[in-house]
Amino acid sequence: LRCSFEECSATAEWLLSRTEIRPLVGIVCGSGLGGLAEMLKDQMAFKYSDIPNFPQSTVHGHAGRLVFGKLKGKACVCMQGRFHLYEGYPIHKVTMPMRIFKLLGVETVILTNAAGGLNQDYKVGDIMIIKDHINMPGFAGNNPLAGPNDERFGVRFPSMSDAYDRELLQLAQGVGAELGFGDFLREGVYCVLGGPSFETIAECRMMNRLGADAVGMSTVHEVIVARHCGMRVFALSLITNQAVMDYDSQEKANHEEVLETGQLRAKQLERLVSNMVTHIEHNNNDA
Ligand SMILES: O=P(O)(O)O[C@H]1O[C@H](CO)[C@@H](O)[C@H]1O
Ligand SMILES: Nc1nc2[nH]cnc2c(=O)[nH]1
Repeated sequence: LRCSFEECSATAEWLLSRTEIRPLVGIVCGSGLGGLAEMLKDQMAFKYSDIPNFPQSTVHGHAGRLVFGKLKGKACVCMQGRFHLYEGYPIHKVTMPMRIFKLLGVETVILTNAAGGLNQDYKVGDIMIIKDHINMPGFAGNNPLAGPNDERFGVRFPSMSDAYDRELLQLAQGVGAELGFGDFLREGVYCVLGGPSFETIAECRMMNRLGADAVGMSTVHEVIVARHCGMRVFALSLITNQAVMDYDSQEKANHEEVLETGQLRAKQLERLVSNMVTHIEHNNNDA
């Protein structure tokens, strides 16, 4: 029941029997960043509502389509819309698509999200390469791997000190520098909260002191499940707003601003990801 191997396999087989594309790269589009999926050539798209066992997108800015296609010649699958804890899904359902990715043959996962900037040096529009995370819901026992472990996916106690692939991080820095993105490309720690309420001033100050550079409501759960089943992970946050850290500030976080900033930087984010994809090496290079 808990997104079992059999259930995920049935979904993966359903998809594989309907497309000839055999993706090695899986991409997850964050809030307002679904334009990445539009870049795929020779597209074959499935609405989430048509895919067996798949959850539905309920958030504005998340289209709810799984798109297969070629990005600069490389076979990819792209989630145009992801699932969040605050939508009311059980945590293992939020991360189920990572297991589907694995069973489709994906080796590398690239995740994007919209996040609030906690680091005082960050500006709205900065792109932060995620080098590490703080899993706040995890501290309270809310981990997508809780429950019986199926060894066909991975081990009971996966390490997370190597969650974010160092080589991919270097690659992103190189590609970013080549594109002239140096001024707004950062590297930092992403902290996940459950949402959907945005954080208080005291919460932002606390997270900042604990070493977080950006805050959001996604990605970390997907990263944990992707690493558990042995995929390489790379993740990016677009800093869509500055977290409010000051009692004198009149600013208030809101989803409209998040989507607007997404539009502002979408093209550059897409170029960064697509140029990276052309450079990624895979074990299975036939596809
Ligand atoms: O993380 P993504 O899906 O980009 O979305 C982020 O933006 C939404 C809030 O505006 C939240 O869902 C937060 O997690
Ligand atoms: N939790 C949280 N998620 C976000 N997503 C985009 N901006 C924010 C933010 O400020 N806080």
